[in-house]
Amino acid sequence: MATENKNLSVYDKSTIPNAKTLRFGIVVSEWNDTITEGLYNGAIDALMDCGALAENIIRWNVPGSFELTFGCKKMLATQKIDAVIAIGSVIRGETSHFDYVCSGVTQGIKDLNIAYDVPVIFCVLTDDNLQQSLDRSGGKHGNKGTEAAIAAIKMATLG
Ligand SMILES: Nc1c(NC[C@H](O)[C@H](O)[C@H](O)CO)[nH]c(=O)[nH]c1=O
Ligand SMILES: CC(=O)[C@@H](O)COP(=O)(O)O
Repeated sequence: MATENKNLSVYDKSTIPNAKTLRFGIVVSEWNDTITEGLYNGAIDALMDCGALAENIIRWNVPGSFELTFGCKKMLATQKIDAVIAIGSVIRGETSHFDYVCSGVTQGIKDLNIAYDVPVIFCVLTDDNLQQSLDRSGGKHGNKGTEAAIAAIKMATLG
């Protein structure tokens, strides 16, 4: 089902474990910060709606989505956390750089999920234009940050 047929912000709280004992890391790309701040707000709101405590959420910023892998790796290596959310917004430009950034961050985050025993949630928008990004960071399709927060709680309590 494509995003256009679902709202990314919809979740059934009764099906989500309480997050009050969980610690979260959030690594946020500064590129397209209007979008990434919207994603971050969606994630924070959902985490706290599900019981997470502000003092148990650590935020680090990185320059761009390509640096999300290193930022999450360093957070995993130095912080006691139950899940990490990687937040980025990649918007297609004139060249093929979009493809390399998207594939690099995708593979990097996938590799972290293999190398570490703490889930890293992929909250990276990879859009053809700004409107698609706006629609998915608190617009008509909801907020992928909300979706990522719910995924983080579910994965942190898996098993
Ligand atoms: N064009 C976008 C970028 N590009 C920057 C890279 O992510 C990286 O920071 C740079 O290549 C230095 O290593 N990043 C985004 O997050 N979004 C874009 O649209
Ligand atoms: C995703 C990118 O790196 C892209 O926004 C850069 O734009 P351009 O391909 O026009 O250099």
